[in-house]
Amino acid sequence: MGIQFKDVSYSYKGLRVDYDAIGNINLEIEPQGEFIAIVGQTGSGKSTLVQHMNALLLPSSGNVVVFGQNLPPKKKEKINFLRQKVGLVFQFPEYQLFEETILKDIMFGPKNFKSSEAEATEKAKRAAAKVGIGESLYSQSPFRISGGQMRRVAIAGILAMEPEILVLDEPTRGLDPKGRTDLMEIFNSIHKNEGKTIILISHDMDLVSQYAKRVIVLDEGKIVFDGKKEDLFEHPKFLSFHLDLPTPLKILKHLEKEVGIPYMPKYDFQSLLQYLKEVSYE
Ligand SMILES: Nc1ncnc2c1ncn2[C@@H]1O[C@H](COP(=O)(O)OP(=O)(O)OP(=O)(O)O)[C@@H](O)[C@H]1O
Repeated sequence: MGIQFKDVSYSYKGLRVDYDAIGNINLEIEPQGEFIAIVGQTGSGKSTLVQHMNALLLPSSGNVVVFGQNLPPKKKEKINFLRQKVGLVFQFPEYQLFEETILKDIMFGPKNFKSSEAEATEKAKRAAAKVGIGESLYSQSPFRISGGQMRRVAIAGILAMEPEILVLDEPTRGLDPKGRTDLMEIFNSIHKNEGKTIILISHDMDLVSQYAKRVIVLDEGKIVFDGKKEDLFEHPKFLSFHLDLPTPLKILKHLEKEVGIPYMPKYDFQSLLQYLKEVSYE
């Protein structure tokens, strides 16, 4: 097993009261071959959940087991082991670039995990190639390239650590449609060619429907759906968790067939939601 959550809850400590961000999470994620999307409204606990996958956050109760390691790990080397196995790309990762050159920035992770200079250079070059950063950019400053390229450099920095599982927290946020597709194609080819498990947090249901095989829906810190993508899109009751999201054509067509809501090419989504709130799907 790659990652296992056993009845995991996490509360952020407040000055007066604690805030329960996720509760009673049970999950199993294979180390290879999965493409999982985690979806849910803003504040539903998606980022909190994934930060438990490489010990950035430790559960307030319950257990997380990552590649056989029970969290919290007792020793620093074990934390390094986890961070190397599970690569986490944060939202807007380009804000974390800091080295003078692009290659040095990508090498930072492997060097930090004790690769020699030569090994780190090799790993960094392989990772740069995967995200389409060519040799001519190696010695340039990461702050003099476009925003989209900066993001690729930051992602290459995680790939250079050669993680087995790649966790991506809204990696396409703020990119234009072409930038989004290009980046998703990079992740998809890593998944297909190297068999790596990808865990993607996204608000973009079109991307989810295009790339994910399994979908986990969070609502107020709880998992309300965990299963095959096809099964999610066939259950209109889960639509209400995506009120602010674009609707895949498939769902609208499904609604027309099952619930009798006529499909129109330019559907007024607000009226659809109003309607959904008034009907019961149980
Ligand atoms: N450092 C923190 N301290 C206190 N509360 C926090 C902290 N980080 C997150 N929270 C709260 O925990 C809840 C879950 O936040 P989280 O960021 O995990 O949600 P999310 O689903 O990833 O949201 P988004 O889609 O906006 O990124 C939210 O109500 C948030 O306000």
